[in-house]
Amino acid sequence: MAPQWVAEQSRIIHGHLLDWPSYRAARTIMLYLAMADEPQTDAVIIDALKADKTVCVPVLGQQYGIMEAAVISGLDDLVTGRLGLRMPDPARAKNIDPVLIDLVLVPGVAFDRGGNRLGMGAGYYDRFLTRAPQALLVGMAWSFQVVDAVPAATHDVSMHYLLTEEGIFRCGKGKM
Ligand SMILES: Nc1nc2c(c(=O)[nH]1)N(C=O)[C@@H](CNc1ccc(C(=O)N[C@@H](CCC(=O)O)C(=O)O)cc1)CN2
Ligand SMILES: Nc1ncnc2c1ncn2[C@@H]1O[C@H](COP(=O)(O)OP(=O)(O)OP(=O)(O)O)[C@@H](O)[C@H]1O
Repeated sequence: MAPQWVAEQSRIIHGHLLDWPSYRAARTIMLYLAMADEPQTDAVIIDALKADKTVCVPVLGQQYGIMEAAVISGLDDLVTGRLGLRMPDPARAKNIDPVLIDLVLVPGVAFDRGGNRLGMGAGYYDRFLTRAPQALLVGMAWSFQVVDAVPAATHDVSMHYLLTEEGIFRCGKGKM
């Protein structure tokens, strides 16, 4: 993916988010620390902190497939971890109870219009999101990652909304 395309389209996605009342109302949000080809989130993090939201990001646990959410106060709190993924500096990270999170921006390989998500295959988000039953779940991806159907199993947690450069789309069985 051309870095310039990624940067431009990520700005468009950020704009959709800022226009969205559900996002503006969310006080505690969780988002991912993007890899190069994913919609970027650094500007969202900086803006959300300025807007006095509590911002948390994934911390992969020792145990494969288990993750926690840690509150960060800025991009300076991050260090590079496994797979080149950034993560909060363990010395500064403070985990938060997932039940306190209002809205989660969820990365994925593909999503379908019903909200089913195909991830990277470790089950991190499925396990984590069952602990955040109150949160508004927003799959965040490029529009070409949204397809008619992805395979879903009973453990898969589905999204309420999809957010792409084309806008915000409400999935079938979504929350308001
Ligand atoms: N930016 C971003 N962060 C994210 C995700 C994501 O999709 N995007 N995740 C979405 O779930 C979680 C991380 N998901 C992962 C899923 C699989 C493996 C994994 O299979 N690792 C193997 C192989 C590594 C390799 O290819 O070298 C391993 O650790 O042995 C690691 C992380 C949480 N953070
Ligand atoms: N809540 C859960 N409890 C127990 N096992 C689970 C749970 N969620 C997922 N798993 C297991 O984790 C494995 C990976 O799940 P899946 O393929 O759905 O991951 P994914 O959503 O693609 O991954 P990721 O969230 O890391 O991107 C599967 O073997 C699945 O059975």
